[in-house]
Formats: sequence, C-alpha cells, structure tokens
Amino acid sequence: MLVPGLLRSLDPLLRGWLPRQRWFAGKGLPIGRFRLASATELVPPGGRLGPLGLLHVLVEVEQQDRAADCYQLLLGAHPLLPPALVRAALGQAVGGPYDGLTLYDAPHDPRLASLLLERLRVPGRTGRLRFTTEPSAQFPPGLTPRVSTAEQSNTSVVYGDAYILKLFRRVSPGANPDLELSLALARAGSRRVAEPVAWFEAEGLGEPATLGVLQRFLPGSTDGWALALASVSEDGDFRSEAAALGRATAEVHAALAAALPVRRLDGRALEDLAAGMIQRLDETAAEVPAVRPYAGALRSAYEDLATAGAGRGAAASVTAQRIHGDLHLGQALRGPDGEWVLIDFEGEPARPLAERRAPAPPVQDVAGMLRSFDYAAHHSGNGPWAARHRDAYCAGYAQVAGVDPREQAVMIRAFETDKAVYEARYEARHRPAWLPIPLSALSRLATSAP
Ligand SMILES: Nc1ncnc2c1ncn2[C@@H]1O[C@H](COP(=O)(O)OP(=O)(O)O)[C@@H](O)[C@H]1O
Ligand SMILES: O=P(O)(O)O[C@H]1O[C@H](CO)[C@@H](O[C@H]2O[C@H](CO)[C@@H](O)[C@H](O)[C@H]2O)[C@H](O)[C@H]1O
Repeated sequence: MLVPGLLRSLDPLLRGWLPRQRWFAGKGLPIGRFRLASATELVPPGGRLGPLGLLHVLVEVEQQDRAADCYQLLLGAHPLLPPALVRAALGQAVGGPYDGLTLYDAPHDPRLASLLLERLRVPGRTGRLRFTTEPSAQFPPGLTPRVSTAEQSNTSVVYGDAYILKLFRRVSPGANPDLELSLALARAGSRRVAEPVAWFEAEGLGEPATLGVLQRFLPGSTDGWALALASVSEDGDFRSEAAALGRATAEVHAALAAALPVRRLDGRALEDLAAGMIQRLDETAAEVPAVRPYAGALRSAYEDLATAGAGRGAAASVTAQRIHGDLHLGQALRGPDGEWVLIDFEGEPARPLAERRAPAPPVQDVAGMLRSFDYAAHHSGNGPWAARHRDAYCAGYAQVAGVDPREQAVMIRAFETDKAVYEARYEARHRPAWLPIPLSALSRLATSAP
C-alpha cells in the first residue's frame, strides 16, 4: 500500500536525518531523489492510523556516483513527542497524511516496538511484508522492549532478556546471510549460534528481501572485543579463551560446509579472487591517501594468491564454502558458561549481497579474527599480546579443523591484507583516529612475504 502524499512530506525530513545515521551508506555525497518502494501501516488490533500506528517504509535514495540504496524506516507519528522520544525525532511533517505530526524512529518507542513483536508472532502477510516464524518458536508474553545502544550497522531491539530483533537498515533483494546462515546452523543443531525464531521480508522487489530477524538473546554474555581489551590492558593471558574461539570458529565452518554448498577453487577462480582484492586495494588507495605508499608492495600478496592455483604457492587445493564473512572479536559473545557463540553473519555490510552470499575460503574468517587480535593489541599499544593470541587462536582452530591456518601462509597473508585494506577505508570513513591501526598492519604485510 502506498500512502498518498507520503513521500512529499518525508522528503525534507529525510534529507536532514538520514546522513546523520551511522548506517547511512552514502555519507558525504549529496542526496538526489527519493523513491518510495513500499509503505505499510501496521496498526494494533482495533487501532487506528496516525498517532497509534507503525509506518513501515522502504525508500530508495539516489546519490551521484553510487547505485541507489534502499533503506528500511520504521516510523511513528505523534502530535507532541514525549521527552524520551525527542532524540529519535525526524521532524515535523508538513502536508501529506501526517501533516503537523512529528515523525520519529519507531524502534525507540517501546509501544511501537511491542507492536512489531506482536506482528512477528503471527505468520502471514501485511501489504508487501511477509512474516514467518520457526515452528518451534514460543513467545512468552510481556517482554519489555529496549533499543540497543551498541554501536552497530543496523538497529536492534532487545525484548526482555529473551529475544533480540535486528532490523536491517540498508536492504537488497535476496536472503540476508545473517538469517540464511544462522538458520542453517540452528537447524543443524549448532550451539554456536543465536537461533532465529521469527523474521520478516519484503516482497515485490525481485527476490524477497530480509528486513528483520528475531533471535535468541544471550543474557550475561560479553563480546570478545571487550574481553580482549581488558586482557591487553593488564598484559593478561587470554590464550585459552582465544584457543576456544578458534575451536568454535572451526565448528561453525564444519557445520556450514555440511549444510550448504562447497566448491573447489581452481586456478582461474583464485586469479579472480586476487583480481577482486587488487580492485579493492586500488579503490581504497584512491580514497585513502595514507594507503598509497604500501599499495605497490601489497600487490605481491595478491599475486602470490593468484599463482597459488598453479601449484607454486602454499594453497594448492582450496575449497570455498559459506563463511561468516566479517569475523572479528566483536562478533563473538562469550556466555556465563564460558562458551563462545558467533553473531552477525551478514558479511561486510559494504559489499554487494551477491558477493556476501558467495562461497569463500574459510581462511578469510580466520584472517579476519587475526586482524582483530592485532586491533586489540594496537588499540592499547601492546604489540606482543597480539602474536601470542593469534597463535593460540590458530592452534585452537587447527585442533577441530585438522588444518592449521599458520601453514596456509599465502592465503592468510592475502586475506589479512584484503581485510586491513577494507579496515583502512572503514576507519577513514567512520573513525579516522583509528586509521593508524590498519595502516600499521599494511606496513607489516607489505614487507612480509611468506
Ligand atoms: N543474540 C544476542 N544476544 C546478546 N547480545 C547480542 C545478540 N546479538 C547481538 N547482540 C549485541 O548487539 C550488538 C550488535 O549486533 P550485530 O549483530 O553485530 O549488529 P550489526 O550487524 O548491526 O552491527 C552486538 O555487538 C552485541 O553486543
Ligand atoms: O560489527 P560490524 O558488522 O558493524 O562491522 C564493522 O564495524 C567494526 C567495528 O565496530 C569493524 O571492525 C574493526 O574494528 C574492530 C574493533 O572495533 C576490530 O575488532 C575488527 O577487527 C576491525 O575489523 C568491521 O571491520 C566493520 O565491518
């Protein structure tokens, strides 16, 4: 259902509000036109539109120099916003169906967040939205919602301490790997994942696009980044936890390989992989001047990967499978029982969905986690901590996988380089003060031929 006149009143508000959101991908570029892809009003049973309802919107944003992005918005409308919601305001609508009402980001409103949970309980369609539940799902009543304050690429709402709903902000047609992989792991009985219990998708955009996933919440858990930072700062010994995380990673890889397609990468495929890395390096060097001094030497890491298929490198046989795709310490939660669970199987948010869903060598995840140990150490200026913990993580991985990543030097170097290049662009865009962390890795990788 498209609400007449809605886009006209949303347009000026979105121009101010969207660029301020962490998840807005086109920061720094002028905004062109908006196009409404869908608008759906979710209302409580017996409720009415306007101040009581939840307006679900998919809006496409055109910007110069990038393909249009489609964003998911969940909006509330109120004549006079209560003080607790002022920080969530987009502004006052002028004209259109919400004339004179203040529109705000609905996940911050417990009433509207509860309304969404109510809708998620019941499988079926509302407008272009399709809601699905796992058959085993049970929803206890009376779960109090709170929007997560974690620094993240999407928006999450925690219900009681039972569930967490991740609302994807930038959406593309097709299954989001976060849902696809979590579901595959949960259905295979893996204990390393927060099981999805319900989700919703948009129809009519080509393939159904995943919009949100409700998963088991892990109360009392701490993420690996916080644990690692605490250990680095006291020069502590986190090696047994790092090894356990290596084992957990290998378990997840084994479960994904058993549940989803696996293929062998021939020489041509490795050349293509290397070509993609070179392209990302070139794009990053063009955008981040501080990367340029290393670019020439870094190419050798990718050239070694390209020739590995010809039997000249350490990676004579490479298999590709579904992997996490953006593995770092912040994506691992350690529960009160000491067990690691991996979250956020979305892959690198900046990459196109098709690329994120393609099978890749599992060593890519290992390299991502190795980068993260390096990050934790450099963040607190304790370099030697990284080497010990990277080693322990690889040893743990090898125990379960039967393959030691330290013996895949060509692959590890290429994937670590690719990740550090990605990080340089990520930090330049989002946290310029952290840029020296990936730069110091690039300087090391530029001179470390295996
Ligand atoms: N199942 C869960 N249980 C407990 N906390 C979680 C769970 N899933 C996510 N979180 C918390 O929410 C944060 C953001 O989640 P994440 O999936 O990484 O979001 P994003 O992809 O938007 O960055 C995590 O760092 C973690 O602190
Ligand atoms: O967690 P996200 O999916 O949003 O991932 C993005 O943000 C991460 C930072 O929050 C970023 O990770 C980088 O910084 C981490 C420390 O904050 C570090 O542990 C990682 O190793 C490093 O890559 C991630 O790259 C980005 O995609």
